[in-house]
Amino acid sequence: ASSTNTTGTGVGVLGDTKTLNMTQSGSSYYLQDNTRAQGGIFTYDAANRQRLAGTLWTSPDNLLNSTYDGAAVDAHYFAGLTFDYYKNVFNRNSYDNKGGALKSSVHYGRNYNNAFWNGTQMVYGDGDGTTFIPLSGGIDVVAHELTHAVTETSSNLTYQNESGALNEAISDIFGTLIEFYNNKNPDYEIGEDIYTPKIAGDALRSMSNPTKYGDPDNYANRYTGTSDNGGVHTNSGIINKAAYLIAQGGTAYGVTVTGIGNDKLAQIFYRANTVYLTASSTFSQARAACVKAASDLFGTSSAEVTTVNKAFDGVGIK
Ligand SMILES: O=C(O)[C@H](CCc1ccccc1)CC1(C(=O)N[C@@H](Cc2c[nH]c3ccccc23)C(=O)O)CCCC1
Ligand SMILES: [Ca+2]
Ligand SMILES: [Ca+2]
Ligand SMILES: [Ca+2]
Ligand SMILES: [Zn+2]
Repeated sequence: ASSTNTTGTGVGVLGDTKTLNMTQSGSSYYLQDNTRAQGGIFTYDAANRQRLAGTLWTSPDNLLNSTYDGAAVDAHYFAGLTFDYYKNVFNRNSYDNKGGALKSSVHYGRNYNNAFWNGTQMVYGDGDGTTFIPLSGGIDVVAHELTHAVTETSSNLTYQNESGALNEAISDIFGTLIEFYNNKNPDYEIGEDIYTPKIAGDALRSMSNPTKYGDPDNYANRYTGTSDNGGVHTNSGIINKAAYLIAQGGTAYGVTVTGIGNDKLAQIFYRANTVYLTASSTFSQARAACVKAASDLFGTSSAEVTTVNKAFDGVGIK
């Protein structure tokens, strides 16, 4: 039987209702969105195993409102929204700018307290219900994972030490920018919607104040050990803080920065990631890349270039 594009309704991890692009074939409905990337957007059920991708999400109807459905609803919806952001803001056609298929698997493993991009697809655990609830419920998490794919097909920053922390920060930055694009309780924290359901007001990381969760906000305080690929999720705080200062302004270590807003932050970091950064870029080279990008976009003696220089001064990166 031929399959036709249709829409469905789903209830997400946090109980919110959203419209889904699906396909229907015979008496089954699938989480396959043919309306965006030429390659399609697909969501799979890993059925609490660690074998990927699992089974394409199949339903006897187009109403996904069970608790088990929630993780798939959000993975599918937020992947589509992230596609829309990159297409509408940067005219980027999927993660690879070639309309490549976007695949996500949910219910990965048992009580799996994490999520990841494995070079081919996005993968989301359910969490154990204490540390995490299903991680695809966080738009900043989904956009973070998809941005790893964008970075891999752009600068391809090596996932260790300073280039790895840059890779991480770019995912946190665009995870946050896409959370603002969705405009539902946007903030500069990471993972707040799916982290510690019993504790309000906390998050995995903070871009506005990385030290709140023990991450550095200055190069002088960077982690130089070997865990977590040389602290990629820790030293990202230094770049995250610079990005926050660029967008919102503030004073850091005696340096006062005038904010230029999220849209210009987005333009600067996207151009840096797609034009100037390379796999081995260091923090210092990232400053130069952002200054060059800002100069290209706004002029060498623009207020935007001054803001970029001041922000990197504020986090101690020369
Ligand atoms: O994409 C990433 O950078 C993270 C991918 C981590 C991973 C890598 C390779 C194999 C498995 C898992 C996943 C996220 C992350 O930042 N993870 C951190 C924090 C974290 C989540 N769950 C944890 C459990 C234990 C320790 C740390 C964590 C990490 O893995 O460090 C990104 C947004 C939220 C989850
Ligand atoms: Ca939020
Ligand atoms: Ca957030
Ligand atoms: Ca919490
Ligand atoms: Zn990451």
